[in-house]
Amino acid sequence: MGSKGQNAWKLADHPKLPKGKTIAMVVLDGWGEARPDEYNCIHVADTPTMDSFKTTAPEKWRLIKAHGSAVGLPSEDDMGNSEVGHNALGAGRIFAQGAKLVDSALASGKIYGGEGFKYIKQSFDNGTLHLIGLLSDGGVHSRLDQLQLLLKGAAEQGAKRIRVHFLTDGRDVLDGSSVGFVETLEKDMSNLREKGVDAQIASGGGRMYVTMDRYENDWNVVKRGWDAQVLGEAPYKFRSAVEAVKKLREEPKANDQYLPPFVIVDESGNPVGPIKDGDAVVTFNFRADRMTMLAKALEYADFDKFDRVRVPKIYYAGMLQYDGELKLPSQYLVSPPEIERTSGEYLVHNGVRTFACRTLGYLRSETVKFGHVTFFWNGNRSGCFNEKMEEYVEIPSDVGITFNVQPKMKALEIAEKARDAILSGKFDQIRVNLPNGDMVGHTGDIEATVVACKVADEAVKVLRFAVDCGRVACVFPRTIIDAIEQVGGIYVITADHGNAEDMVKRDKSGEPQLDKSGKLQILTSHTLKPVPIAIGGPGLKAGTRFRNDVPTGGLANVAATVMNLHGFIAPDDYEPTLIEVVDN
Ligand SMILES: O=C(O)[C@@H](CO)OP(=O)(O)O
Ligand SMILES: [Mn+2]
Ligand SMILES: [Mn+2]
Repeated sequence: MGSKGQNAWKLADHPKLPKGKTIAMVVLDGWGEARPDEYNCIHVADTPTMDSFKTTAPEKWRLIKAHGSAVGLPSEDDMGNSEVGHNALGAGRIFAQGAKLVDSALASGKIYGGEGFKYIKQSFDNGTLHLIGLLSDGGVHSRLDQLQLLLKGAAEQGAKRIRVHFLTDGRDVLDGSSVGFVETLEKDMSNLREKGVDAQIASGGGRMYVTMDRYENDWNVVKRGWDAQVLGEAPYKFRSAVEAVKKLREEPKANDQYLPPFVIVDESGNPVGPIKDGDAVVTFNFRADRMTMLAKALEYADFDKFDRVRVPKIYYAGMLQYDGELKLPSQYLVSPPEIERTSGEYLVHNGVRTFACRTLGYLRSETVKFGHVTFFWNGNRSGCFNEKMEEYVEIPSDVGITFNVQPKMKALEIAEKARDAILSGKFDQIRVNLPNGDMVGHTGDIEATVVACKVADEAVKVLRFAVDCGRVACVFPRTIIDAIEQVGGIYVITADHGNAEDMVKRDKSGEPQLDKSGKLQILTSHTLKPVPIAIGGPGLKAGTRFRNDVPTGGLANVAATVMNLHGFIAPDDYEPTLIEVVDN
């Protein structure tokens, strides 16, 4: 596209909608629509703002799909997630996502003929193949069946010594399910051993405490993993991985997400699988955000985020390339989806013309979600398209806590920064992600999630507060919509996938499911539910409303919608807009 020059980026004018409106694009993370019962935290919480969209302007509120094929996932049983959700929101089209691409590369066997596999194969004669990743069938970051196929395939391709370093999940799947997954993996290892492959589990730990941090929030998480996986050092040592997970889960408050790191040792107490010179490493997650930090530690010669102590010379490949801009990692088994010509890039190109010298796109969230509205939004691309046009600002998240103890997170700080950006007049699009419903929903703490939903709603809402500034009481706009009202702008409020609207596992008829001991099964994961989208604000031209001829609309339809609201028609291959303008 770039080679075709500037004209190729030019968007046609919308026949009815004007340019120059300030647009607040708000993504409520993990905010779906589900039946209103006591396990629906959004329903239980006081959420007057989000409720009012639905009740007061039904023609400007609707539901859109956020899971399965609507976001490029292999099946309708695949829940949505932030990566695929924000990809679709930003790209305006549905791309076959990592999960699907890995499925087909494994099914066709093409994965074994690719450059990445040839690269790691160099270790097979004299070295060990290490596989590091999330062990579950959640399908958000990785899938157990893909790991199983890869193990089998690698052995058939000549790998003689294999070590698996796993992270337990409990976030995309039920807490406690780790034991079953580790038992399955143990069985696979033993099958491989019967075939003459020296295969063992070498280390483990909970995904949120070991390895799978993101957006450089807390490097200690990656270091704990490095120590166990590479150096073979961890506070806990076990002879078997099943025993490790069972034992560590006995600790009060222990859960799969936060298990401490451990290594598996042999009869003399030596770790069975530290990573050494000449070995190969594959990080088998297909999703990028929580593997990028480890990828940097494994690949970068001048890495300085923590002391690696020993840096083995390895053949490293990612399941996918995690960052197209950084080309990280340089070797990978499956090519990632090529998410190009995203709406952000189009808007930057068109903004030069219309709003020269102005800044387009002010994007923010706190660290744990920062990359969602930048990296994922822009098609898994780090950095801006045009530094003069975009400003990406980040509020540091609290580190080292689970968010049920701090359900407010930084929502109000995010909202206030967004407000300031709106009022500054320097930006045309202000994009924010409010993480509360999702991050607190993942803790499985229902009470805290109710608070989280209330706070997210507050961060959006019109709330004026008066300050006595001398003789007159000044009224300052407090939050996002209030600021939009003040500047005559437009708001688009939506979500990337469900989470907080359903906190229990349900049977086919939708009733909460109990486990064998009669206990409610808490759902920490995302859901298959649709999400709301609402548009409004004084800048929205009269007669603008949702069309009713796009009943199957999903997140990918939002980009064309927002382009319209900026006064443009989306490119032909974008999913259709959700809105129409009717003459009154
Ligand atoms: O925390 C994460 O990594 C995922 C769940 O695995 O959530 P989200 O897609 O909302 O980022
Ligand atoms: Mn999300
Ligand atoms: Mn989530």
